[in-house]
Amino acid sequence: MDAREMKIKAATAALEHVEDGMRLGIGTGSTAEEFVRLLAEKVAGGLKVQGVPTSERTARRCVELGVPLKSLDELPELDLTIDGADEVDGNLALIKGGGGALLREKIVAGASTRMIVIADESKVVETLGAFALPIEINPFGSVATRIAIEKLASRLGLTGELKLRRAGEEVFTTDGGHHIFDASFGRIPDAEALAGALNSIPGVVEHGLFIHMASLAIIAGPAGARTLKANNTGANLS
Ligand SMILES: O=C(CO)[C@H](O)[C@H](O)COP(=O)(O)O
Repeated sequence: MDAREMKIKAATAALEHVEDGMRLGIGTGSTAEEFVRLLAEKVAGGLKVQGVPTSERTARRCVELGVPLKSLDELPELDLTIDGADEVDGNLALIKGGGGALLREKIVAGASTRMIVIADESKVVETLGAFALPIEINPFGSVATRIAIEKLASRLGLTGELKLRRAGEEVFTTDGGHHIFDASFGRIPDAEALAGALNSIPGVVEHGLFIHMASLAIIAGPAGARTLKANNTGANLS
């Protein structure tokens, strides 16, 4: 099974959690896009859902494929969000934001009763941090914000490069008009402490640590899909 087939496998399994009439948060990224494609087929077949997209990119894809959308202001309480991740650990703590949509992803997931993560085996780690942590910042005072992050990380025993994300020649700008530092801290032994500390820096808009947000991960590998629940419990799906 190649990488795309694994994404499709995870997205297909996630679709089984979608019920008629649901208010759905719809994630961002290549795995989430497979989910959107499959969801659109179900919608064409009569399934009634209302989706809230986590990015302009996902919104465009949903419109192209005919998935009905609402804004989060129109639909502020959601039943389920389905989204990808850059890393997943055994307690379902996540690193997200590789696609630059972490702020809206976190707001939408936070407005949802449940969040299901869809990913392939390569995203499962024992300790978060091999993937550089996206930190969304306000462009105003970004040098001061960088220094504050570095000082704070060092107090937590973390060091590493903070790379300002670029899109070709330009600085990458999020849907909310912010910039992103990708922080290569390496292994993050206490993600909860780092998350809380980053939230205390005024120039930090949001960070890609999603802790206690996902209730289930559907992980696809060459042999099929399995579920992962907090504390390493789960089951093989096929
Ligand atoms: O957090 C995200 C976007 O901000 C994505 O969910 C994450 O980057 C995974 O993407 P992909 O499914 O393409 O590997």
